[in-house]
Amino acid sequence: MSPSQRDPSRSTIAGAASGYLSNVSNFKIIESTLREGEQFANAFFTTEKKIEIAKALDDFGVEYLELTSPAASTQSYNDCKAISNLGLKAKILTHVRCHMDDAKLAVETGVDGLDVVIGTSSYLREFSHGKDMQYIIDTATEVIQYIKSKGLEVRFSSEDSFRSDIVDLLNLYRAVDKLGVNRVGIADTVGCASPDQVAELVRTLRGVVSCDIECHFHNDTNCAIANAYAALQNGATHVDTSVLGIGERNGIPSLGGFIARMYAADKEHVKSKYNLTKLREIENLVADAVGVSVPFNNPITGYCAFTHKAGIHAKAILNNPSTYEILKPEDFGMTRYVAIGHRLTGWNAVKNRVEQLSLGLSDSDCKRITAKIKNLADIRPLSLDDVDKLLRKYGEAMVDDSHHAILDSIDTPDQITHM
Ligand SMILES: CC(=O)SCCNC(=O)CCNC(=O)[C@H](O)C(C)(C)COP(=O)(O)OP(=O)(O)OC[C@H]1O[C@@H](n2cnc3c(N)ncnc32)[C@H](O)[C@@H]1OP(=O)(O)O
Ligand SMILES: O=C(O)CCC(=O)C(=O)O
Ligand SMILES: [Zn+2]
Repeated sequence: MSPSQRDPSRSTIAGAASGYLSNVSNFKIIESTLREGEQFANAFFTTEKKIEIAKALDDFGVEYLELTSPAASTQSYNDCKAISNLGLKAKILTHVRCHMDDAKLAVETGVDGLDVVIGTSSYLREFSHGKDMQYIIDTATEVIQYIKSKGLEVRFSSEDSFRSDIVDLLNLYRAVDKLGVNRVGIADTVGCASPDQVAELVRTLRGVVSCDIECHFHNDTNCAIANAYAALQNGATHVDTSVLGIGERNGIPSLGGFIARMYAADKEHVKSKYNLTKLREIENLVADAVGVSVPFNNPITGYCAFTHKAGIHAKAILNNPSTYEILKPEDFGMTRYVAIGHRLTGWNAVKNRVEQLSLGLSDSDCKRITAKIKNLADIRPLSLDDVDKLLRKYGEAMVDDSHHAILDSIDTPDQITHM
């Protein structure tokens, strides 16, 4: 069998099968733009904007939408009601403190489920709510039983899980699992965890509870998506995201970045569940609503996410995009671009442009023009328009054999611009 007939991913680290605990091909998204995202410094969502975002995320296909606690304000309460009444395919959750008053208010709004949370680290037990572990277990029991009695889905989560005592934590999860919660949650509230620590905690937890496991990771040290992936590989089932990663401080896994990660792991699974071409629209909607730009290096939708520049890359990409692309731009409604007006360009990329323009130049002509582009681009990069002008002039000048003279007469990029 020739190398080209072989499956190129076989026998590679990237192509290796995942472990027996892995849910990389079986996970659900809890989209928290309308909860964690509202905690982003710039965020203020009107009811209409929340509805627009909720509908867009529903169209995209996320399994859950998490909303701000109805205890936060009158409008938050009314918005929970309004979004619960939209009849979306996604299940609607609201996020509440481990307190009967909050749980009762939330149940009134018609949501499908409650995400209950309470801090378990010594920092939060001492400086936030001031309660000990026994009090937490007792209140959790009361709140969970109440929510279940109303027939709603319930998740119980420990805030700041990674700085909590592991014995306390597992006792608490064991107790709430016995009460029949749908999910337990672990939260890296301060963004301190690394993927190996996440793997260890989730694996341990997987051995202790029989319910699903949700995870929530903050991005203070830029590990949020890697941590979410490590959690799924080790038995977690649900991941919290927000559009563009907006949230408290610098937020949580971005929906788009997380989707990119999961697509790289199991493209067909991700394509079958989510309407990927909607991603750009949703990101623009949220960016606009909170007054930020989509970052230049955003996965998938960043302006250069599918731009190839260096000559070595450009040649291979033009032969087969898989050489330097793990994500197919067309799956996301995006397009690939090969930049050529710079000093890192190569003759293969220039030849490709010559062919696109049907100029019929030889390889040696392309090499000569490439050398000129490099000289000129040492002064400043050339726009595609300028490169095209140069190529066309050269092609036209071949008629009277003045093409070499034309190249020799150009010493600066400005001369082309003003041609
Ligand atoms: C890590 C996270 O992102 S968790 C989610 C964060 N989300 C929010 O905070 C939602 C928006 N918050 C709010 O609107 C308000 O903070 C409210 C309505 C929840 C509470 O407001 P207030 O009653 O004015 O209290 P305040 O915000 O000053 O302090 C928090 C209170 O909640 C208590 N508390 C904090 N966490 C929890 C918890 N998980 N479970 C139960 N009680 C808690 C604190 O002890 C404190 O109570 P206290 O007033 O008796 O001291
Ligand atoms: O409810 C949760 O699991 C997470 C709450 C939260 O936003 C956090 O801990 O950062
Ligand atoms: Zn958070």
